[in-house]
Amino acid sequence: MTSHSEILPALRPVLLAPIFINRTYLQPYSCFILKNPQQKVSWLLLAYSLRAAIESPRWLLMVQNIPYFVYLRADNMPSKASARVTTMISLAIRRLAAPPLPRTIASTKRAPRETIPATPIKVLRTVDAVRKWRKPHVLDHRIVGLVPTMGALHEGHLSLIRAAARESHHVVVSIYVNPAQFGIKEDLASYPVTSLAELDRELADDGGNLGRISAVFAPTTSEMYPSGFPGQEVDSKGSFVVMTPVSELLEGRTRPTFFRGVATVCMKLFNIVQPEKVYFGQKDVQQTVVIRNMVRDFMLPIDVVVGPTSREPDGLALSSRNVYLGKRRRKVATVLNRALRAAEEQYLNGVLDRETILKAANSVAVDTLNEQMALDPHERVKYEVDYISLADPSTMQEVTEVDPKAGGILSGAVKMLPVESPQSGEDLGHSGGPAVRLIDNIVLKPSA
Ligand SMILES: Nc1ncnc2c1ncn2[C@@H]1O[C@H](COP(=O)(O)OP(=O)(O)OP(=O)(O)O)[C@@H](O)[C@H]1O
Ligand SMILES: CC(C)(CO)[C@@H](O)C(=O)[O-]
Ligand code: BAL
Repeated sequence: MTSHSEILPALRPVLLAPIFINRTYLQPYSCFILKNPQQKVSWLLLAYSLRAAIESPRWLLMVQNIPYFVYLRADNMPSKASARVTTMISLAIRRLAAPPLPRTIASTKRAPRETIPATPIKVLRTVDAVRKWRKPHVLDHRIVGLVPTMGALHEGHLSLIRAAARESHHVVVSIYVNPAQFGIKEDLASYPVTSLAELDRELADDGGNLGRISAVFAPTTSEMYPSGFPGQEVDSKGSFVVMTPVSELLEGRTRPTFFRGVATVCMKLFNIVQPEKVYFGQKDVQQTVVIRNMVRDFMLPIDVVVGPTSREPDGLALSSRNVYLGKRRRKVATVLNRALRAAEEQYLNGVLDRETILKAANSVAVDTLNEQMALDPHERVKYEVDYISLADPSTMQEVTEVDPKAGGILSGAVKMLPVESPQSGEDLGHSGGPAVRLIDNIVLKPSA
């Protein structure tokens, strides 16, 4: 055992050593663990202490109360602790791969910061706070991944955050319910917001990740619209990013200001956070096309990553809107996915012609509605099909035949109407079960 004053100067170079020896960065037998034998601190706590210490620009100050460091082989550890400890150390080592922060930044006094309860995730509420947080990571060549959300987190969002954590040193999750993308009569007020603490713990324990959620950006509307919120009407005046013709198609027909709102707020988020990578879900396929076009046409130095659609076991695409369905409508809500899958089956069987492919989807939608209409009003569910589309994957324009080299996108939207004759005590879903508009899509992969 050695006193901390002797070992501290040596700790950083020694921890850096495995990075140069092995590009996987993880050499379990090279792990250093802090140990305080007098206080019998747990292995996990010790690993957390080490990680917190070396992640901090002021790590020397943070470890000053720990009296001893002991060098241990990881295979000497109790097996249960070993995996988690090794993971944490490996993350710490990866972070050391970048050059140390310049002295001026390292010695900057920090103001007390808001965090997500029980996590180290910072909550940043202003553009200025994000810029201050971002600056050292630019100098430090750290990859920042942004996951824009509206906060009602479900497994779909979590899968995007996981993907971001694999590829980015710092994940920023933005939580902003953007009023500009909701029409005046849409369901903005009832958007729920949930916590990230559990996911943070999971990411911390997974050695496959490059980073974790470093910050949540949760701005106010006055912060996002410094000249004042321009309004939600089609002819509202203000600074907008307009992506035509893609934003006029499909979803844009029913929601004429939707993609203008999405593109505008995403441009703002990209400019504020300056991510290297941004993560969007396949569930909102037209949104991904709008974002890809925007990045390309405005020369934004950003990689757009699209994560697959997360689904319930019966195929229903996860959506924050599903909580409004209630039990009766939830069962029938799979109709859209079933219809799209029937159409996909045609394509997988070699059919390329639009009429035949879409006929399969429309039959499922019509047959299901007929079955429902045969039931009593207190049992049945009614819905309206807004559209079922077969489109080109890069433009979302309808196609008369799938080009097997390009593939296609089957997409649709259905409006689940409020239930008739609700029974006493019936689960109608949140907010009394308003009409719920659901969307879904399937990618027809190129086959030639
Ligand atoms: N089921 C899903 N699978 C993968 N990604 C998803 C899924 N649902 C949403 N996302 C993605 O999460 C990001 C944030 O979406 P958002 O916060 O609007 O959630 P949402 O569930 O799509 O809400 P809603 O369905 O009410 O529009 C978007 O990129 C969206 O495409
Ligand atoms: C991308 C987004 C967060 C922009 O407000 C929103 O459209 C969404 O949640 O998909
Ligand atoms: N997931 C897209 C957000 C919206 O429907 O407004």
